[in-house]
Amino acid sequence: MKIHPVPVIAIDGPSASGKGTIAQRVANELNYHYLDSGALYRLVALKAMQCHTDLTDQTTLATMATQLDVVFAAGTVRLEGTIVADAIRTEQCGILASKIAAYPPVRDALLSRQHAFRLPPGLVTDGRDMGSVVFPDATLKIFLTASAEVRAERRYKQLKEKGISATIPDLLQDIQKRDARDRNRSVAPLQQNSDARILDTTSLSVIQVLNKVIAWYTEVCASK
Ligand SMILES: Nc1ncnc2c1ncn2[C@@H]1O[C@H](COP(=O)(O)OP(=O)(O)OP(=O)(O)O)[C@@H](O)[C@H]1O
Ligand SMILES: Nc1ccn([C@H]2C[C@H](O)[C@@H](COP(=O)(O)O)O2)c(=O)n1
Repeated sequence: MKIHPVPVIAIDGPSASGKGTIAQRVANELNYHYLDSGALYRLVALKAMQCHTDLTDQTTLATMATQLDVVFAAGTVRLEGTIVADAIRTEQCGILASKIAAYPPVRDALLSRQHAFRLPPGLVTDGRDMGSVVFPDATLKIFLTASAEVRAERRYKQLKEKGISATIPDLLQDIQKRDARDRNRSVAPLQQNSDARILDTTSLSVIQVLNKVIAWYTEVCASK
């Protein structure tokens, strides 16, 4: 098999496990590019909501995904020129993204967009199928997880800091429903693959998780 010259660190895991926070920090540390693949599904969901699209129409949603006018730059994301960084972060958008992510044509439509982020000197990416489907040859694959209860608490604090009201029981229910949908779909389900290292962050701080990922990557690179 031809070895791709650009290394990838793939971090997959359930909702609110800290994937985005850790992937971004690792990318900064290594000066690598960063891809938040969930944002792409959220952008399709947002566009579909804006256009009142029939959410069961897989063909239209896939066309939307192909034609999406998106720019990730300067720490923000623009859809058709408008900053939508906060709009795509709502629970409603996350739930809808999880629903449309179960459609194979939508996933296929987003594949080449994700591959385009693999640029020198390297890529750190997070999602549900980064190591299993999108970058199966990733240098390091991590399955990042935490208990659903701790994830709901982290999400609660995150929303509170943004001035968004929510309750922990409601968030826990949303997380459990989203986990079930993302794990049980027929295409590219969220799963712990045997070639991924499992990192349970339930009782770890962000810094402890970051250090562990960097240590693993250093170890993998040294063994090559
Ligand atoms: N190890 C940790 N300890 C404490 N808080 C954490 C830890 N990791 C992440 N967090 C916090 O948890 C919240 C959720 O993290 P983040 O948004 O990175 O999760 P995610 O897995 O990317 O979520 P989603 O899949 O829904 O996008 C953030 O406020 C983040 O700062
Ligand atoms: N690689 C990916 C990334 C995301 N999704 C889906 C499933 C998630 O529930 C939803 C939102 O993602 P998040 O921003 O919470 O990481 O998008 C997926 O199926 N595959």
